[in-house]
Amino acid sequence: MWKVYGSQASRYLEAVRAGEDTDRLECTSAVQGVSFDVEPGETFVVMGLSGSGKSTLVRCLTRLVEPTDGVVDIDGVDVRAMTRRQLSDTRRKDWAMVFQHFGLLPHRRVLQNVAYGLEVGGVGRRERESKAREVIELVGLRGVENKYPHELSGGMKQRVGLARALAVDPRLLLLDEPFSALDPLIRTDLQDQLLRLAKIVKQTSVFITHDLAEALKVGDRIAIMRDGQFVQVGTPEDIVLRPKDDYVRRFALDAPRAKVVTARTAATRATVVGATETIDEARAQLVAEGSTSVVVHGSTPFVISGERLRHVDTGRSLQDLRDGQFAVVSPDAKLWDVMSQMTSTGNAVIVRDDDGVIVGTVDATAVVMGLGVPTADENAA
Ligand SMILES: Nc1ncnc2c1ncn2[C@@H]1O[C@H](COP(=O)(O)OP(=O)(O)OP(=O)(O)O)[C@@H](O)[C@H]1O
Repeated sequence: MWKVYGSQASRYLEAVRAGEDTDRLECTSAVQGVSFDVEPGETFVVMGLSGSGKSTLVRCLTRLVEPTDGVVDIDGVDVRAMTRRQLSDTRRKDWAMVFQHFGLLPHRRVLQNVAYGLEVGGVGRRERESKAREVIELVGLRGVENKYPHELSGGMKQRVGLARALAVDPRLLLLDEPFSALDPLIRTDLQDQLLRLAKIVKQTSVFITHDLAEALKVGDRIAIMRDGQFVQVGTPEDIVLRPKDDYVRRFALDAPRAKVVTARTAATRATVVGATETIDEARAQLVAEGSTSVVVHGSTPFVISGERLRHVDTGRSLQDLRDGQFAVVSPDAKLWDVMSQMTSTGNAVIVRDDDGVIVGTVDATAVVMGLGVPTADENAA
């Protein structure tokens, strides 16, 4: 997609395509050949500094700004081919937008603000108020249904904005810096709320922000935008661990790695044995696989280090070697949560997926590596 502002926009685009000089044309090229897909249920974040073109890009999706060129396909419908009528119907029923400055109707109470989209869509009073109450509950606003916007704090106003958007069960939710005007604590609170909602509602969203920490927290995938182009598109881990160039690397340096890196990435492969196997069998398997520890599988799995296994008396059973508690986490758990489990058990953590497959273990060394903390050798160098 392209969006060029200025009366000579088409000329500008032709010149770009012909490889000609564009200096003499008075245009601003806000979005330059950006292309991306958003999966159903995904939160896709567009992150960039002021002026990078994120607002223009997102407005082009619903034609609040008309793209200069390109294709927008939402749910298999060619948005650029829609008539004005189809566009306004779809904007009302299928797409919702949350802005930084709330945009609430000042003379309507919270309940009526939240029900507004349904009212415009012709939904009867009883039905729309019942739906509005449901969403108000969902965003944690029960009790303020009858208040007016001026009686609410900024954080509450934005919850109302979110509730109003969600009330229409939008197929696509667009959020343009929704939390940027809020205090840090309230902002964190609303990010948590959004994450919780995203899980419950499985909402497909495009979220704009200039804050990488926010992008890493709420995004399933993130596009880093600069000068109207995507520099990199990837998961939070891709951005932090595999930045594509120095621009992304500079942002990623300050990223809270413990809240981004997953147990799946940090895990060390372990040899998995059944609880009925003998110590000799477990040892042989450990050596054959070249791992450093063994996970004894079962309803309460546990870890034995390779070092210990090598030195124990073969006459004992594997069960005798259980030493303490072992937490089990999902591969998607962040190191932050893994560390908290390690602290409470004092042991390595077992990483097991939803199908019961052991992915590996995370011990203190794996955490340090995952956090990218330089080793003593690296420090000395
Ligand atoms: N209506 C307009 N007419 C002309 N130029 C515009 C218009 N809107 C935006 N621009 C320009 O397009 C470029 C991208 O602006 P845009 O607002 O999309 O960026 P942004 O990343 O959303 O920035 P911000 O976070 O400050 O809103 C900027 O150079 C801006 O000055």
